[in-house]
Amino acid sequence: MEGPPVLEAIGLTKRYGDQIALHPLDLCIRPGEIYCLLGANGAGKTTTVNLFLNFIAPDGGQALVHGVDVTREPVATKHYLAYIPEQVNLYGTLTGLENLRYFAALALGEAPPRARLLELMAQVGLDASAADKRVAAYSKGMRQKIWIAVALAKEAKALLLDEPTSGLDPHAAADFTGLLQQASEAGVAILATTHDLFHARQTATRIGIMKQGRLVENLDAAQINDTDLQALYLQHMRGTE
Ligand SMILES: Nc1ncnc2c1ncn2[C@@H]1O[C@H](COP(=O)(O)OP(=O)(O)OP(=O)(O)O)[C@@H](O)[C@H]1O
Repeated sequence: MEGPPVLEAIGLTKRYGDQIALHPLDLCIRPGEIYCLLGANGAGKTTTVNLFLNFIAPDGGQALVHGVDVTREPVATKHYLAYIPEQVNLYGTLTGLENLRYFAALALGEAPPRARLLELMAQVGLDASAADKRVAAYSKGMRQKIWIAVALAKEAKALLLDEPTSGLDPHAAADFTGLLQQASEAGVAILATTHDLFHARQTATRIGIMKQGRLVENLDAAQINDTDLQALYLQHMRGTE
């Protein structure tokens, strides 16, 4: 992919007491790349995402977003980022449109007009009837779409996702993959953690495998098939349980 890195880790390290959650990590994700991070529970995937979000402070190295260090300029880097957590939090008593208006206003400093909000909803596949429905009645896939719409509204350069397909049925997962691909085509750099090898292979341009806080594979998704990816993954995980 072309362009300077949008997400870059340089010797990025995190420890909790004596335990190293992330050994020095070097990673570079450019515009339009979809990078899926695989690994067993506790491998360091969420730690990596949380360091880019500046939710936790590194013990060494740097996390850069669009060339800016997240610990030195947290407000500037937040402006470039959109984040979709595994538990997609929205206000259940508000409608989809009201949630989008609220979160887009927080990101932009002012609420976009209704017509723009409806346009954003349509872009992520939520029609006018969904827009006026309370979010308490939304599926997880629909709630994720609101956050994608927020990312579109703020013209985020990077999208970070934790376990985006967990709890989605195959149709909703495929639908969501389509949205990630659209964002990637628009030049957004995407970093997603997942346990879903099949989804990673289908969606990613690159796949990283983490093991005990280290990135042990950094693969071109086009160069590996499902069977070989599964075999490689299991080979790395063997003996770590
Ligand atoms: N707040 C914390 N305090 C202490 N240890 C932590 C903390 N957060 C994470 N860890 C440890 O850091 C390591 C990496 O955890 P992390 O959550 O990044 O793994 P993960 O790959 O995202 O796992 P999962 O697939 O279960 O989400 C684990 O050993 C975990 O126990």
